[in-house]
Amino acid sequence: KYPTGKEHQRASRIPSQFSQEERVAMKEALKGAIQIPTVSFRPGEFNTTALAEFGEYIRKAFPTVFKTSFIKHEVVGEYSHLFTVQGSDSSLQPYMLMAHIDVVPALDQGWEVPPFSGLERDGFIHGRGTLDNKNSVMAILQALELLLIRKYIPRRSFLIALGHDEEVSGEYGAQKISALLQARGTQLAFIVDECGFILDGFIPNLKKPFAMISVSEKGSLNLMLQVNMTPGHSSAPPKETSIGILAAAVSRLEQNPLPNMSGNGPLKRLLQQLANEFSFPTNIVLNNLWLFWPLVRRLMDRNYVMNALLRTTTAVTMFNSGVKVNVIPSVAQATVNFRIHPSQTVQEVLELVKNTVADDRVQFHVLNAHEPLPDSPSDDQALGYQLLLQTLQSVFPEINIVAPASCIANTDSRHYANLTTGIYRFNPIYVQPQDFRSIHGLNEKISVQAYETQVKFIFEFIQNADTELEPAPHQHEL
Ligand SMILES: CCCCCCCCCCCCCCCCCC(=O)N[C@@H](Cc1ccccc1)C(=O)O
Ligand SMILES: [Zn+2]
Ligand SMILES: [Zn+2]
Repeated sequence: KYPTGKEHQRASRIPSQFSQEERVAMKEALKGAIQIPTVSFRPGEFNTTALAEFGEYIRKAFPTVFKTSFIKHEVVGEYSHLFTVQGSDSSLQPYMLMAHIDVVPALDQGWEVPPFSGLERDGFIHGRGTLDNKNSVMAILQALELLLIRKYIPRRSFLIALGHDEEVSGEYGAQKISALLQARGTQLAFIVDECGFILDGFIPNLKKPFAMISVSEKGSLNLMLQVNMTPGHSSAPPKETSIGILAAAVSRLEQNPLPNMSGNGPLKRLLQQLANEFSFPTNIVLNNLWLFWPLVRRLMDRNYVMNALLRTTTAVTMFNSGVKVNVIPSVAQATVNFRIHPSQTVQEVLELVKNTVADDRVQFHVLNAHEPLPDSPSDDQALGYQLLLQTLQSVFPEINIVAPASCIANTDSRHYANLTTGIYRFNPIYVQPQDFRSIHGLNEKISVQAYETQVKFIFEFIQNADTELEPAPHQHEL
């Protein structure tokens, strides 16, 4: 029989302490996961052998999860996994933890150790997926396994959704899981996914790390620009070619970024909050943003990560034209990927872009687009946000600044927007700028200690979700 009531839950709180044997087993399990090259290439095109192997792997690594009677496991879209952990109190709305199994490709060149070796060196586990996002896949299942071994019975039901094609838009994984849950009429209290970290060293001269929880996510517009001209012999070229016209259009887009939308947004509030953490003269500048805001905005524009938080970004990602050295090409095409700031819409961006290009010879074709995700609540009543604050406070007592922000990329969680209004994107890991560059880049790695702490965080979080919320007094909510 299930225990019920908060008194019981408090009494049965399980400390997040793991034996030496468990700690070795958990890092070895992560290494094994990294060694399976679950690469996504294009929508619908992924390493299916590796994805199938991964499915077998988690069954072996987490036997208790798979044999527990109150946990239902389903494979969705052939390689994605959905776990439903039935809690003892059906009056509590369930929540969902998310992560993705797939990774972006990685060639050996440029890596200190082969990207799919999962080698441990100097206290770090190296490889593709160690930060994005097999760490979360494994940490969620690992925390649950350890809780189950300790006979923990959750009070609030929760789901675990592990997509297999997040890196190529989630069409066959997250979208299918979402459709399944919608068909079942599931409504969720909140979701926790990737795209937020404890940021260390991202703001020049600021020594203090802070947690960034993404409460929204940028929209996206993939726009193909095309110029058609009459083809001909290169020995007598026209004054302008399709390539030249298109190159000029693309250059105008790069030279004229979309407007800075910071206004009185969260980044400005964060800087005001942090003002006294800086030494002179930055402290004076940040304490007087009414005067210095234009200067600060210009400085932030120059930082590529901050720039991405402040505006809709413009990235020319593909450019194709020409077939032969002596043929004037008839067609030139360029694809531009815009990441839309939460206070703009697809339509607004499209109009601004057309005005900037201002050339009737350039045609615009929307390849695909979606609007930014709305802000999830981050007030006192927002259960998911408050649980993250509470868990941060106990696992990272040194962190006393938590900033709600928007995710500059996209995550699988956007496919679940009609199941909940509370989508929080946060991984409890310290990240420095060089770690950030390793995500989709070279030498991605996680320290063994950071991974253990991530497991501990989830272990605590699941238990916090079963207890009455307590306020987190020493944290500044921005
Ligand atoms: C005040 C200082 C601020 C410093 C800000 C630092 C920001 C750090 C945020 C960390 C972001 C980490 C990103 C992880 C999630 C990336 C997910 C991703 O790459 N998704 C793909 C999904 C996709 C979508 C559509 C087609 C294909 C793939 C993406 O491209 O967005
Ligand atoms: Zn990811
Ligand atoms: Zn990624």
